[in-house]
Amino acid sequence: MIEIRGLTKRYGDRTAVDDLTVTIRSGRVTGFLGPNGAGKSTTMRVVVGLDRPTAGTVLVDGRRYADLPAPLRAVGALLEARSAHPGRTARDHLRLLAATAGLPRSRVDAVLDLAGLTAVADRRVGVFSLGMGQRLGVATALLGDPATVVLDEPVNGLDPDGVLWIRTLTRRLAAEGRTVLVSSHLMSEMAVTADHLVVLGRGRLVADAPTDDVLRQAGGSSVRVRSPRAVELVDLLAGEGVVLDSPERGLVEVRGLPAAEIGDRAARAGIALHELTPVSASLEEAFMDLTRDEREYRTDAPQEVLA
Ligand SMILES: Nc1ncnc2c1ncn2[C@@H]1O[C@H](COP(=O)(O)OP(=O)(O)OP(=O)(O)O)[C@@H](O)[C@H]1O
Repeated sequence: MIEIRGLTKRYGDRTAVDDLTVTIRSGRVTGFLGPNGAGKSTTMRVVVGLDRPTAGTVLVDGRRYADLPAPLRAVGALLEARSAHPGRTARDHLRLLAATAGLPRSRVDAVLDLAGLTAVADRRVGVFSLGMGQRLGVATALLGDPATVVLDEPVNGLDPDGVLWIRTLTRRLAAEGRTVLVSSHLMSEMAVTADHLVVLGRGRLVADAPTDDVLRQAGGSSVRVRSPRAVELVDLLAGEGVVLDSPERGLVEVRGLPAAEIGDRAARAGIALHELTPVSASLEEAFMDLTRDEREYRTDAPQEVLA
């Protein structure tokens, strides 16, 4: 379990993490989401003792990282900045780390195998592809057979096979009762991998809930309606709690009314419908909705509501 209490991290006058309190529980995969610059990497660095909090505390299984008797056995991490010496082979890199941490050599073969790197274990890391480097990073994180695993963007640079490998691996680690915290920019991937989501926006907690709840709540579901009389339809459906959007001519997206109600009202008004489709929010949409006001960099133009 990772307990983050009132964590604030400032770099000069920039607040990367702002009074964050959240608990990452064991036995499930927690997806760590947030727009660029939200503070995910900073939080993860503090968890593994690479950065010191400006204020607040982070405990891993009840202890601060600095007080853990065998840190590599307690917490394994893949962080963006970590890299192996390019002139060393993957096996040598892992052996050196194992020796330094007092871990048995058998762990090296175990994690090479786990990461699918056995065949390339004696190649120099400098010639590794981005994906192989990521796999080596994950192997390194798991070297100490840690109870807590922190992976910052592990699918970055991985091909579909690698993405599936990370999904299966993180789910298995959680099923073994470990604490698994995984950050990603791929919302669709998190929707199928994570049981629980922690979402940050500008260093602050935006959501801490089961993935299913986040999907259900944020953005909610909408109904896609096509009609040759879309303009009249908008007038007909407008009202309190109803949000209408028309991304293209003849198409209306309706939030706040069920499909049956829309169909009934249209029928009563004699307006023909060519499509009436309930759409559940994707995690991508849920995420955009949650972090709409919290993004550091925005590229979205304001959407026009059909007049
Ligand atoms: N060493 C540092 N010195 C100064 N500012 C930093 C440092 N590390 C992070 N920051 C700033 O802190 C904020 C949070 O950064 P962080 O990398 O934690 O976000 P993130 O959510 O991991 O983003 P991304 O998804 O882009 O990796 C950003 O505004 C970043 O510029």
